[in-house]
Amino acid sequence: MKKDLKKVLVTEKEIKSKIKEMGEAISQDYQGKEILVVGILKGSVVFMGDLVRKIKLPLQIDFMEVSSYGKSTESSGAVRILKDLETNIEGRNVLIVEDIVDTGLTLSYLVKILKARKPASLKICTFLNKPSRRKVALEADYNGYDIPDEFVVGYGLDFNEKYRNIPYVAVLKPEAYQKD
Ligand SMILES: O=P(O)(O)OC[C@H]1O[C@H](OP(=O)(O)OP(=O)(O)O)[C@H](O)[C@@H]1O
Ligand code: HPA
Ligand SMILES: [Mg+2]
Repeated sequence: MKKDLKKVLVTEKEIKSKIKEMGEAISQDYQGKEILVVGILKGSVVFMGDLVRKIKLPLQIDFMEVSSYGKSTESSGAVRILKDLETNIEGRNVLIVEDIVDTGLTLSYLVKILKARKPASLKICTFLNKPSRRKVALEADYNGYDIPDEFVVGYGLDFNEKYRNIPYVAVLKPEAYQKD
């Protein structure tokens, strides 16, 4: 394990079996339908790449980018759209894919914006969830793992743009973000 990391929370093996399970649940629930998978950049890309290959449905992908954390481990609370969708989602079955729901501020903002565009359905799929940190009520329809209130990195998740390529999820040592 890298020196900046305190402990591993979700191993590569656990990730693999969870993604298979989540892909199967989604394929089952949307049987006979087509979906638009919307990844929220950048954290979701690793999870989304693995997940779409386990979904046995006709699907398209698109991305949005919003940002609230920047260089901090605390949400600024102000969510900004940095990149919008290229797809018109009216009448589409939209599945938002996130790496983590923490305070819930990012997703509650996104859900509000996307609902106004009148999709046929709108669901949320997240790999990680920190229920103890919620500032707004928000529950994902598909949820990989509930984790404690610790800042995690890896499997797409960053601190200050680093650690996204670690193939497992780990807790960052506080020294690592205090020095940055
Ligand atoms: O529930 P919340 O408290 O809003 O936190 C969750 C959001 O924060 C992170 O994104 P970030 O702004 O760090 O962008 P990134 O995906 O590019 O790292 C993460 O990827 C989620 O999108
Ligand atoms: O624990 C986290 N790690 C990385 N990015 C995040 N964005 C919200 N919570 C986290
Ligand atoms: Mg981030």
